[in-house]
Amino acid sequence: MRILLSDGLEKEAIKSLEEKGFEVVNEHYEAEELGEKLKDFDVLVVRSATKVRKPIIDKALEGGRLKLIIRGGVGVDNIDVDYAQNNGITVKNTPRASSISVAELTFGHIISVSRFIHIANVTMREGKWEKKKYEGFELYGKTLGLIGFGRIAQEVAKRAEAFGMKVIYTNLSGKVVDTFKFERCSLEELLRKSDYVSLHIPFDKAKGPVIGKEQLDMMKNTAFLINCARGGVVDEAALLEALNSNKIAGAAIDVFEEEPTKNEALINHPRVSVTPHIGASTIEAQGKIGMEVVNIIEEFAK
Ligand SMILES: NC(=O)c1ccc[n+]([C@@H]2O[C@H](COP(=O)([O-])OP(=O)(O)OC[C@H]3O[C@@H](n4cnc5c(N)ncnc54)[C@H](O)[C@@H]3O)[C@@H](O)[C@H]2O)c1
Ligand SMILES: O=C(O)CC[C@@H](O)C(=O)O
Repeated sequence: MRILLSDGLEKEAIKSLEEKGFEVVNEHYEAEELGEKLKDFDVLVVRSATKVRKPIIDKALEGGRLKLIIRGGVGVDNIDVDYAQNNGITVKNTPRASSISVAELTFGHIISVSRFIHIANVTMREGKWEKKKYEGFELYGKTLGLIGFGRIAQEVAKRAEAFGMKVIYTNLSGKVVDTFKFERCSLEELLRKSDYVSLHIPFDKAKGPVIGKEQLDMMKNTAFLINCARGGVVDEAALLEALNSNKIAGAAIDVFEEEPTKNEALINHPRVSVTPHIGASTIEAQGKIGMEVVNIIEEFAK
């Protein structure tokens, strides 16, 4: 079997695939070239950078070899999943491997915006000592509202408990664990009550943003919005407007509508903590993703 790693893979996983006799090509191709190249591959492995849209799948189908696409990660919004599957290509992901890493980054951002860590890092390097300006907030006793209560949000909730926060959540499906500990509520109630609102849901292109002007207006003006889920789930223009008009206190963002983002106003905003989509970028998460990818391919090859 020939495997194309379009966005790389952890090196032990590549070694393991090669030792098992698979032919591995570790090369990123731009969209115009990718479909053509895929005519000669049985498996495609991607992270979030490669977009596997219908025209690429159509080209790949002409070769008649591509049978499996693996998303090394959780969100499959960069793949036209239904189209691939309707054309005989299996699509898999590695849903559990990065939950802890994303939860820890979420907490990093929550602490960063509460204590000005992100901006103090910038201003100190500019030679400033703005001690008086950076009077922040304790997390203890504050309410954290989680939008979506799946794998990542539940890890965030455990950490919030240790900080003495009250956790409330809203979730579309009923399948959640430990519900007795935390209060489930409507989105509106969550937005009105929370000091921190953190999103942990997939992006549904058909539904568009879950947080727009109307929802930001419902938030306390002392509240922070954290997005380590997907760019599209928050309307960036509405968020910028809410920040500029002091409708909310601040925001933290790991994921953007367009990546790499060109939204200079948002990323340079002094009350915004930003990272370049690194939720799953830890040694541990990438190691687990790599091993899961190897297992999926081995299983598929049987
Ligand atoms: N920043 C990163 O690098 C990174 C890494 C991994 C995952 N993610 C994102 O995090 C998302 C969540 O991951 P997970 O593993 O926790 O997923 P999950 O499937 O375990 O949980 C998502 C939950 O959200 C619920 N949900 C969906 N839409 C909703 C809505 N509009 N309102 C309320 N609840 C809703 C679902 O019912 C589900 O229970 C992924 O889809 C992905 O987009 C980001
Ligand atoms: O692969 C990445 O770079 C990000 C992964 C993350 O967004 C996911 O959905 O798993």
